[in-house]
Amino acid sequence: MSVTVQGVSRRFGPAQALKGINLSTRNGEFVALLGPSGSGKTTLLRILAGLDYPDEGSVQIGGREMAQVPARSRRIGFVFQHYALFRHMSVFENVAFGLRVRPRRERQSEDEIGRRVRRLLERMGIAELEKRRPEQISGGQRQRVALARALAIEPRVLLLDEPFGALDAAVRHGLRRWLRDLHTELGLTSLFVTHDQQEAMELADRVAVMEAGRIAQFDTPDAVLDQPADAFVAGFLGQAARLPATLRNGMLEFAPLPLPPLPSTVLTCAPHLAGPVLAFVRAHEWEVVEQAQPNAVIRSCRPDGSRAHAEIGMDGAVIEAELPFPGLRPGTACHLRARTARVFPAA
Ligand SMILES: Nc1ncnc2c1ncn2[C@@H]1O[C@H](COP(=O)(O)OP(=O)(O)OP(=O)(O)O)[C@@H](O)[C@H]1O
Repeated sequence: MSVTVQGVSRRFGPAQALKGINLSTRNGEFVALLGPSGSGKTTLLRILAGLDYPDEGSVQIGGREMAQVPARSRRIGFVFQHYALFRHMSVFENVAFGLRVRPRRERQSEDEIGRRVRRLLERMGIAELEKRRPEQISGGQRQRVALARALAIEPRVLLLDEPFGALDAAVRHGLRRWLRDLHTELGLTSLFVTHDQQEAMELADRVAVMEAGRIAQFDTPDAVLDQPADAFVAGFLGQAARLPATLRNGMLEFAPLPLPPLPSTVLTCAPHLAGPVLAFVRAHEWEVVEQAQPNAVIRSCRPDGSRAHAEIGMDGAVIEAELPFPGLRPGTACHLRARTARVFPAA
């Protein structure tokens, strides 16, 4: 099912949580909502689920206006990090819950409910946990139960709010892939909130980058990284250094930092731009050149396969660089330069 959000705004007292959001997903798409704390991700998800309402604007699911449709009739499954399982119920009862609270005309017999719950638990790889209570299973297993509960109603759209936020990295990684496969297999349209850039880039077909109640950019993972729409996206994603600079006579000058200037032909920027600007250089866009006048000092260098993550000090600033060789010693003077930069108007 497609999800379309048009001009949605939501205010909580003085806080404008959403400012005229427009977002249109395709059927079967996996969309990540990525943004800093307080940017409105959860509010948008709650409005889609029917747990909250917009002050202005509309939400359509599968082309149908949702304003008058209550949460339980929207056929939306949701898994929220804090939407805990019912502690007094077994795994089986937790998953069956959504089916038992359905509107009467859609409700199934106990036999049918039993069959469906067991099928789901098997699909989730947790059939043997059926009789346990939430406190008797691991965090990863609990999230699988939460997902099974969300999927029991055969949702058209799945909403996930930091579903793996509380889990350790290894479990999180495994569940991520599993969720992606499940999404494809069930032909769902899914929207998930995450703080984790890598998670968004790995899972999503498209990423909506949110800032202060607006969507700064909605595009594929490659596009938001390589062609950021504005200075916020450029600085938020992909470990970019944010440097004040000046565009003058076809060159980008980094003063006060002693970095060599770059010709504008190697830059990504709007053609009319000139004067004071903000330049963003991603970690892998730096290079260290031997046999040149030193302008920086290696502060630390951590090998990672054939590459190295280095912290490089320059006039009190620290630049994170991903370099192709691991053999740099802390304290070594070096000549650092950017190969390219993304340039935006200074705020
Ligand atoms: N029920 C509420 N009452 C008052 N303010 C709220 C309420 N819900 C959200 N807000 C405010 O709206 C803004 C957006 O909150 P929201 O939870 O949607 O952000 P978020 O991007 O999901 O943040 P996080 O990543 O920290 O969960 C914040 O300023 C928040 O304080």
